[in-house]
Amino acid sequence: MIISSDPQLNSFIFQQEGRAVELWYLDSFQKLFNLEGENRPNAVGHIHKYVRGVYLNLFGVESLRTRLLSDIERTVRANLCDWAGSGETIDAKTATSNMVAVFAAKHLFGHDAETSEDIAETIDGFVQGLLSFPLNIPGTRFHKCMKDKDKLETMVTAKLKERILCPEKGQGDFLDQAVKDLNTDFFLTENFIISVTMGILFATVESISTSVGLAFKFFAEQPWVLADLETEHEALINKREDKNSHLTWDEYRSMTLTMNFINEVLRLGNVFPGILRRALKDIPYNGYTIPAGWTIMVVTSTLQLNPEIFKDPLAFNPRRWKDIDQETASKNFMPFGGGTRQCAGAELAKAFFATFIHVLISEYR
Ligand code: HEM
Repeated sequence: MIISSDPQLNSFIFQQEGRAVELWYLDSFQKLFNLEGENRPNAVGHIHKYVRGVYLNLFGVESLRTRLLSDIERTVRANLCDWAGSGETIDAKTATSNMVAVFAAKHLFGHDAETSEDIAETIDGFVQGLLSFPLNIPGTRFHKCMKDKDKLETMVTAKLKERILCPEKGQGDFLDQAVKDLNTDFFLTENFIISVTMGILFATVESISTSVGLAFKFFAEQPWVLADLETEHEALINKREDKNSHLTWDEYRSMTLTMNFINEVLRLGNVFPGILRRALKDIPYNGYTIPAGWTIMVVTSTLQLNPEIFKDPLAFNPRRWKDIDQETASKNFMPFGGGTRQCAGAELAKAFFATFIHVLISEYR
């Protein structure tokens, strides 16, 4: 395996997607998400274009602005109220994971948490097991993951079949779009749709909960950070005519300190520890050759600890972001990857995180 923490090589690899390299993840992932064969959801070309278009349509800026932001706020508010009322210690990562799982299941396959079975734990079992040693015997985390995966797949399949029979039951979720497109191209099969659904579930739940969980650690270690955020959110609410009105898109876009805070969590968070590719042919680079078939691991998080760009790099300091210009950031801060595979959920992740901070800071101590 080639492990690269070199900015030029990283950018070069990102630009080679579908040409000299292809996306590749561990064998257990390939099997779990059906990432094999010519109609695999991670294929390049028009399959990728289709899938990416669907993600962005569902979770991109326009959707966030027009409908998701208010739903995120509702979800966060209800969950924080439950946490506060539970009278118990809350494990921030697990509790956030459950919150995000229910939100994602609703927008992917119309799962209604109020009237249907509680699936948060099943999703958590599936997601956690993906990051474990793939030993499939009873008693292991991976075995539980496989069982939870089967359970989720059965549930999504039932929803898909129901939606095929009654498309009018749609609620603007991913299945709606998928059913419209079903069989319009060779790869748009029921299995493909189920794999994509499971993939987004994983991407959404694990990443947001890791970041929010880490935020609590930094709050505890650096209380002045909380004070900075409080000033921003207090000012935001004071500007409102109706103090109880909901978070608007303009308010969200005005949260500079919160965005600096989120950047700093992502800078130190190492949420996506390594971006994996496989060399499709021998790749000459700077006098070296990356042999065909080898795995390449692009590690962007090391750049985020470069002391020349980020002074005192291990210190958690959101204030540093006010002095970092856009160009420096784009070259040295890549928590969402780069090139054509750059994270399709980045806007959703940031909006979810910022809304969470907003409700937490302005309503709880
Ligand atoms: C803190 C949060 C997140 C981080 C740090 C993160 C990071 C990343 C990274 C580094 C990649 C590139 C992977 C590669 O090139 O192989 C990626 C891709 C992707 N992410 Fe995220 N992600 C986050 C949240 C989300 C969320 C909430 C979603 C939900 C929709 C999501 C969906 C995706 C998808 C669909 C791709 C593949 C895009 C493509 O192949 O075109 N991510 N993410």
